[in-house]
Amino acid sequence: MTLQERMDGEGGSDPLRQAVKGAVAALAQAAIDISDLTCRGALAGITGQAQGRNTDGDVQKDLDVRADQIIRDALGKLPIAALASEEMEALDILNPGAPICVAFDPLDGSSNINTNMSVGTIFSIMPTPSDVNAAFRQAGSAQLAAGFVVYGPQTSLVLTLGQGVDIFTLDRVDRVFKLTGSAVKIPAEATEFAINASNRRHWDLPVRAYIDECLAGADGAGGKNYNMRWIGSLVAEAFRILIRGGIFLYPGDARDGYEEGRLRLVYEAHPMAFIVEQAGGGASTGRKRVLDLVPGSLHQRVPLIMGSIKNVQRLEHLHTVPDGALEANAPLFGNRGLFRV
Ligand SMILES: O=P(O)(O)OC[C@H]1O[C@](O)(COP(=O)(O)O)[C@@H](O)[C@@H]1O
Ligand SMILES: [Mg+2]
Ligand SMILES: [Mg+2]
Repeated sequence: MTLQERMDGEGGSDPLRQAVKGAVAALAQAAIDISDLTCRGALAGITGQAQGRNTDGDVQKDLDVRADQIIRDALGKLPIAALASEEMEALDILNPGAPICVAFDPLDGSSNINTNMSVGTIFSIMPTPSDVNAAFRQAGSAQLAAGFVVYGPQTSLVLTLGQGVDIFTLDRVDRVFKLTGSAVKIPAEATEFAINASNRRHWDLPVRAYIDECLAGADGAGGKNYNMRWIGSLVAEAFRILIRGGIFLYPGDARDGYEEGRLRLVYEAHPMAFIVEQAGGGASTGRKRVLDLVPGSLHQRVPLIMGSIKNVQRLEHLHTVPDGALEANAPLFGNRGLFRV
């Protein structure tokens, strides 16, 4: 079954539903073009070299810029009130009377482009509020649809329209996405974690305590051995979690500018949280459910902890434990620990 056939089978012929399906179809078409570019790499002029910086201060690679243009061209002619992209400073108001607004990260995992590792695209579809300027200042729970694409060995599109999660695989022969997984469910608990461990000394105590528990394995409080993965592409980590569970963390930390982590709420954390919850998992800052958050600004960052529900709940629990008790349980690594100079 193709993506189009799957969406046609969803029913709903009202203008809102039609606009959502039209936007998803256009995003899928754009993803096929971006997939072609990632596969051809240097042959298509993709070097992964920095071109400059976007308005948020992030280094912009050539594929960031081209993917952004491809998606904006694909969505530009549709009944969409406003667009927001990681690569644009402000939202772009197209047709204020249209029923939906689309936010996207055109190319996620840019640091992986020239190393031939998986990168992706993330999108979130919101209803248009009465003031279109507030399109992306709505709670994540207002999302109508969300999805992401992984440009890996296979190009996969993960989609939720609010009734479960489907996975589609790009058939390169027919140039369409075909359904390869429906009603995807994340295992409730799993023993795999993903975090950029080079930042360990900057983490706050609950995150350190959790990762120390994982590292202690069968000898620690959790009583289980864990495996670790870190790809550096949110899309690839999210896909792995959908397939076999586990937990992903990009917490806030003590580095300048990382107080709220690295990931952006509107076009990274909100759509991922919607997908993960629709697959039975959890998405939290450690203290709050991500889908309850209302963005204060378009490029706002947010700590993101997502994956198997029991793993996420364990982290949320550790955020309720007083720091003193966490330190006492971590004699080797805590602030007053043996390794502290
Ligand atoms: O290099 P770090 O700090 O580990 O950050 C990696 C994270 O940054 C991201 O690449 C951010 O996304 P962009 O590439 O879209 O800026 C995530 O995909 C990934 O999880
Ligand atoms: Mg990103
Ligand atoms: Mg990006």
